[in-house]
Amino acid sequence: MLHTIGPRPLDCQAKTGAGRGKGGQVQFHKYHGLGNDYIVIDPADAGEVLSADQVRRICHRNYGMGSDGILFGPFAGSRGDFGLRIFNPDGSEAEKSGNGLRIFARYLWDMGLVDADAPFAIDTKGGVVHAMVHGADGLITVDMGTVSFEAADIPVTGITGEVLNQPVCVKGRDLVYCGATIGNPHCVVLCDEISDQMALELGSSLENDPRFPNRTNVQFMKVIDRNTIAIEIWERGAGYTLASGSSASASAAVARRIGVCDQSIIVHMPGGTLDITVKDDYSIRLTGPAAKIAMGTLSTEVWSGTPPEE
Ligand SMILES: N[C@H](CCC[C@H](N)C(=O)O)C(=O)O
Repeated sequence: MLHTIGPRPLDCQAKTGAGRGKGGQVQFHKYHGLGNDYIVIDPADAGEVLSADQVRRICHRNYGMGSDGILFGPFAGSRGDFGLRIFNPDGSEAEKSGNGLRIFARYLWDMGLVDADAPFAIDTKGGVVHAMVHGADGLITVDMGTVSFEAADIPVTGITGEVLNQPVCVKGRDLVYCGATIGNPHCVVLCDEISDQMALELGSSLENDPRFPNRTNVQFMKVIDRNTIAIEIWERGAGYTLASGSSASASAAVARRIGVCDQSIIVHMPGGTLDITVKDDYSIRLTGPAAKIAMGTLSTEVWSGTPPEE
């Protein structure tokens, strides 16, 4: 399906710079990448960086706007064209987000800050990445960086060297996993069959397993053929999500590393598919859509009242 993004929306005019200090209201723009939704908040509008409590309140599905995370940017990047900070709905900060980066690229295009078919850099906690909005079909390509399987990089404790085909027992289930990082940590469980139930039942235990000092994102991966995999996802700091770009990147890199897939891999997720290319050095290029949901003003009441249960 063509994802035509059409003419730049009229509602995306230049920022007014009305920060939270002026009337206490904050503008937001909400998008999703294959059902993995994010709220974009511009620092020029919000003033200071959001606290973990404020992130939790905004992302809460009942007491707030509801979101799988917050994209706080653009900053004047110290290493790239646009600085970006990525927050999970539990208030923790993530090094990278593949769906988040496509959404942020789309937001920058909507705001007239980048042109179609012109690559630009985004500076994240997990390193500088390069993105481009395709004018013809509205898809977005992100060069996500290079995957490492080294225990010290992920990190994973108790192992030296690459984390490949390692045993782990979770709730009495003997599993085999590979570890990977693309700036954020991933635990890719190798499965003959996958289900959302598996992610919901085992995801949190793996996310918080002590062998992952920084916690981890979790994928349950089924290899379909040498160019196709399917994953179910449990995200660090977010729980079950319908899609995850960094999870797709890590899973595809693992499939390539253990020799069961070639370089071009279609990754199926409950929310849709991403095209992943795993290069010889395990650098990753992903391409997929980003769709706009809404824009508006957050009420100041989001910042007060009874905090949502963590
Ligand atoms: N929860 C992830 C960040 C978001 C990843 C996901 N939404 C994506 O699209 O890559 C983490 O703490 O590393």
